Amino acid sequence: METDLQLESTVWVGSKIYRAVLTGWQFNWTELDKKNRDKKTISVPVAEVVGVEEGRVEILPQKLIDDTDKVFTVFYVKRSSTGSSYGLLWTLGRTQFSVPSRVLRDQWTKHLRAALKTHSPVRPNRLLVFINPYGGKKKGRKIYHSLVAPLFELAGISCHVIVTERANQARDHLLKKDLTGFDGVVCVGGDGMFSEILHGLIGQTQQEAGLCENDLTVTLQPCPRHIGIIPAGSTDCVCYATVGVIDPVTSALHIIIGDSQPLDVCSVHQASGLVRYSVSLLGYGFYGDVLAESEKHRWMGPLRYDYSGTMMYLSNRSYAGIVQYLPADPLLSSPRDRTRCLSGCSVCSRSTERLFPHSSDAGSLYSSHYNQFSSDLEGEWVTVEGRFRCVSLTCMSSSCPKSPLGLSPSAHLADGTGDLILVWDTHPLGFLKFLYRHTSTEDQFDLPFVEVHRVKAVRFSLPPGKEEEEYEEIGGLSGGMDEEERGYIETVSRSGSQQHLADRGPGREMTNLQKTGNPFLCGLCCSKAPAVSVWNCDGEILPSIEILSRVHGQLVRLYARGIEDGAAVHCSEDIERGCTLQI
Ligand SMILES: CCCCCCCCCCCCC/C=C/[C@@H](O)[C@H](CO)NC(=O)CCCCCCCCCCCCCCC
Ligand SMILES: Nc1ncnc2c1ncn2[C@@H]1O[C@H](COP(=O)(O)OP(=O)(O)OP(=O)(O)O)[C@@H](O)[C@H]1O
Ligand SMILES: [Ca+2]
Repeated sequence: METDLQLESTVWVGSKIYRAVLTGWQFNWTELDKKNRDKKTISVPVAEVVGVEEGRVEILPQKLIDDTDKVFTVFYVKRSSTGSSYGLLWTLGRTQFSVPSRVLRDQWTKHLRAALKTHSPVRPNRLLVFINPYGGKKKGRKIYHSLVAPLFELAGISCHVIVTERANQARDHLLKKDLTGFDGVVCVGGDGMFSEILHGLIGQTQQEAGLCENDLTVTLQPCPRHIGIIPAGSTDCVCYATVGVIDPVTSALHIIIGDSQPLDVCSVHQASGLVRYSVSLLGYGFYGDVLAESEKHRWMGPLRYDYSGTMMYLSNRSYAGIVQYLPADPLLSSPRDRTRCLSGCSVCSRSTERLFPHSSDAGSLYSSHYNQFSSDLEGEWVTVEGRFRCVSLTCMSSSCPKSPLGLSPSAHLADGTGDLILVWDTHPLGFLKFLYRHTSTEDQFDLPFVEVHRVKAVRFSLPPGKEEEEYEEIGGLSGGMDEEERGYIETVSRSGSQQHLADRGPGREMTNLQKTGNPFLCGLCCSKAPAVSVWNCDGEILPSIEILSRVHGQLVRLYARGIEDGAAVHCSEDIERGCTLQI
């Protein structure tokens, strides 16, 4: 039987006989027994077919073609559970079909390719690829050329590949060069490389739209080009939180089939204008200190975060601050509702309608007219003041291998809000409990010194006088100094000497600061700690402390679909069937 997008015939897979059917959006083949009765059906959505080739074809590790003229090979997405992470691993499924004639083989390849074109209009044809050769374990080039490029070639995607030679090259390229003809931009690297692409694409889109990024009140234009992430970094938090696994082949397959996951982005401003954008972590206090400390130990590789985390934990810091936030509508969702943002999330879908009320579909989001000035900053601000272990804002769960459910397990990727986590100063064991709960399913917000709020914007400022201080006295792990020692403890003006005053006393032992020049280590040996921390903005230290951050709902789109919940799937069956998940 043959119509425009439908075809049905007998086929052989190996020595077994099947009835293969293409019904526009689904391709399936059913094993027949000797009496022509149906046995098992394998079903693949056309949207998840990667490519169709004449003959017997192998792709990975390298392409091998045996052009048998009555055979065609179909490549498609196949799923398996990872065991360790929440999401599902995708691999390239491959089935070789034999048919009675070459004419029928040609009909099958023609129809399958036509179905692919009709049902997958969102697939990329041309991509701009940036490889950071120094990211993570420095395997970016190898990962791309051995695992990803052959898949793109199979899918007929043409790529312009740039191996970067310096930091910010990818960002600058996107800001300066004409991107016409490219459907998306792919980064091969870690969160830092993703951040470059994010800044380049957002900046380029606002330039083209004539919008001023420095103006906090402006509604930014969503980026028309998708971002693909091939994970090859030390921390691949954005990939993990949007795909559920860190696996280059899985990510390449999401790119090929043109999956689309909108993502909220925070813009971070200081008085003079935009500082940076953030998606995963805007953190003051502990996470800022960990990052600042880790920069000095880059040679340790990814382990530097564990080392610095331990050092900063032992330093026992807390910081004074004033946090103001604009709560999101509590009727829409809550950071304590114990739900998770999974593939096809209904909270995010409803947000699309709320954020883009005049668009009937995602494609028209970019051509619709916006109110240039947003009403998102209107509402009742709440103010809290005190000492905090950390103040963190995240637009998404920020799940990562260190914390499989993330900083805020019920946060949403694309709901136009962020979660503000306030950890008040507390006993060291309490803070350890808070940190430790990130590694399990125990609720890290169910602690008396922790608050979480779903917000649209956050402002952070220092209490009057604090902006003048660099160091202050702490009780901490090294408390209990006598009066004589206290005499040496003063605060130092930010504009004054960087030297720790306790180091100036006569006949005093060398402190860690003197030995290492590192003010962060002082908390281990004496009662001095910096009065202020720094902001960690997706792995970059911000130049300012007093900031205002605002969430821009669905500002960018990734080639991803959110986390497919392995627990909701009968995996063995799905591995065989390679079918879409019903969550
Ligand atoms: C007791 C075990 C506690 C484990 C606690 C794990 C919490 C992990 C939360 C990770 C959140 C990552 C958010 C994503 C941030 C990225 O945009 C950014 C750029 O890649 N990464 C970092 O800034 C890198 C930030 C890395 C932060 C790592 C913190 C490690 C803490 C270790 C504390 C050990 C205490 C031991 C006491 C004896
Ligand atoms: N050719 C290059 N040389 C040096 N730095 C580069 C180059 N290309 C990109 N970078 C920078 O390297 C930084 C880290 O890259 P990436 O995120 O890919 O790896 P990573 O190992 O996960 O990073 P991090 O160590 O910061 O977690 C990025 O901020 C990026 O700007
Ligand atoms: Ca969000």
